[in-house]
Amino acid sequence: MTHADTPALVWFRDDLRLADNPALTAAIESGRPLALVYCLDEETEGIRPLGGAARWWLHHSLERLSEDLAAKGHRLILRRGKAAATIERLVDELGAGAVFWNRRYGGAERAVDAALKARFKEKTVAAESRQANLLFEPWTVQTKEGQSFRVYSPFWRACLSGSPPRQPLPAPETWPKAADEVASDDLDDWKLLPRHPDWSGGLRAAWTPGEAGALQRLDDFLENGLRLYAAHRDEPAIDATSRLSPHLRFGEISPFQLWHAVEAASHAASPTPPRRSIDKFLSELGWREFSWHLLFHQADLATRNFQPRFDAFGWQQPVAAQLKAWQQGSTGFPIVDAGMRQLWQTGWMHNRVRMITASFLIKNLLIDWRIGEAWFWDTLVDADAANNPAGWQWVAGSGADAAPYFRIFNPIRQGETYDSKGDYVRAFVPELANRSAAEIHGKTPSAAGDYPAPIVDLDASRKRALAAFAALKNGDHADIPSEASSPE
Ligand SMILES: Cc1cc2nc3c(=O)[nH]c(=O)nc-3n(C[C@H](O)[C@H](O)[C@H](O)COP(=O)(O)OP(=O)(O)OC[C@H]3O[C@@H](n4cnc5c(N)ncnc54)[C@H](O)[C@@H]3O)c2cc1C
Repeated sequence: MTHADTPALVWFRDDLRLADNPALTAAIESGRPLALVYCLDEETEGIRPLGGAARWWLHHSLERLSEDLAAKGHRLILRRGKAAATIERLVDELGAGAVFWNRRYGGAERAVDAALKARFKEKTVAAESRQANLLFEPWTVQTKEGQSFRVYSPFWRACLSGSPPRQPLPAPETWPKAADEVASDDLDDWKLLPRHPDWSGGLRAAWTPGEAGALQRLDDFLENGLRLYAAHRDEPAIDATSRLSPHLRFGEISPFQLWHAVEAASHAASPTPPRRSIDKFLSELGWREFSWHLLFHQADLATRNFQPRFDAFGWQQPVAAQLKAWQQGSTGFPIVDAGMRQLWQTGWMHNRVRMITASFLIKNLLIDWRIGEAWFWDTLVDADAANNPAGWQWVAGSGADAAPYFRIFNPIRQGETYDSKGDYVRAFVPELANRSAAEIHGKTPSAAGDYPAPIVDLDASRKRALAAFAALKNGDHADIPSEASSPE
């Protein structure tokens, strides 16, 4: 066997797809026998272990990817352990001469990849990486002064000022022979699915993980959602957003595919979606790019305030009953409760409601944003290492280009404005299913039947938050009352 006949190993990570997978395409084009691996790394320091909902998603996504590869005559090797050692060992076992992967952008992940590249260089194993999961790699977007961006609008303008994102690659049509078989873990042994109890019924009903599910959802969105996007994307009762976030999170579809599919829709059959819907959607993909830009430049975004002055903020020790009421959706504020129950049942929450529920925790309960971020991390199927902390820090005001501290969402007014008919609340809060919109979003939320009374007084908690944030601004943390009084 010559060196060129040794296997090529493709290491799948957050790119569980065959189409627009440059690492896979490059490995196939190398003409070598092919081996394919996914490594579950819950041990490398700094790589954040997945939360429960994301583990559920990963199990099903790997199942689908294995089936798709089997249909091409290939097997997905599953290995578990510290990625650097595990992948190196596998390369040795296979006698692989080349390794291909798509780039990752988290700090610990990049350190693993860089160390492996160096190691393979010593061993004269070719290691090649490709751009696949971000449209604009963080180091390619800089201010005029050569710095990273801290504000979204100029960041996105800078992205758009260059060449448009490349066209997506098709799924490979011709496949080389498979490398000799090596051992693989059994997916079930990873125990990614919840068992005792199995809480995943709502997730199963709501989602189809995998590349085919992602493409189906994109088609649905192009047909039904995109034309409504600009006008209705803030209304949680209307299906106007793509719900592609978990598919993007696991790389079952790429941002390049989305970009070009949405652009192509502007030339498509009638009714053509309005241009402002297309631009708005692309700009939301831009927020994803921005979050990853931030994470690339601050790897500990999930634990450290982007603005250091927030380190001195006087968060309250959470009152256990209040935190639990928030998590379970029993705060007595219908839009907050609907959102938290949507999250628990389906593993997903509408963006507008993510902002409302996060603001409620941070500002009305004065609970540290990191506690809310961790809850979302565990319960979201799209829990994303960049978008989640960036979203939480945005709401807290501690983030880059964040909401000003004095912006405190009023959950009653938010409900009236964005769920004016009450349909969203009725869908997730059965206790209010027979109430009119006026009763649901009335000034005094209804504490009737089984539905709980409000856990805080909105005015008092708002004043307390304003005092706390103003104290931070003035560098004075002395006079923050310890508890917002709640009406009895
Ligand atoms: C507190 C908080 C936490 C969040 N946590 C996450 C998270 O863990 N994972 C996650 O993917 N998004 C997160 N977001 C962003 C946003 O809420 C979701 O991306 C969006 O709701 C997903 O629904 P969609 O796919 O229908 O979005 P669409 O409106 O259809 O947007 C398309 C894609 O653009 C990206 N996107 C849209 N809005 C944003 C945004 N505000 N910031 C960054 N990217 C965006 C997503 O990848 C999304 O799938 C969070 C936002 C907040 C306020």
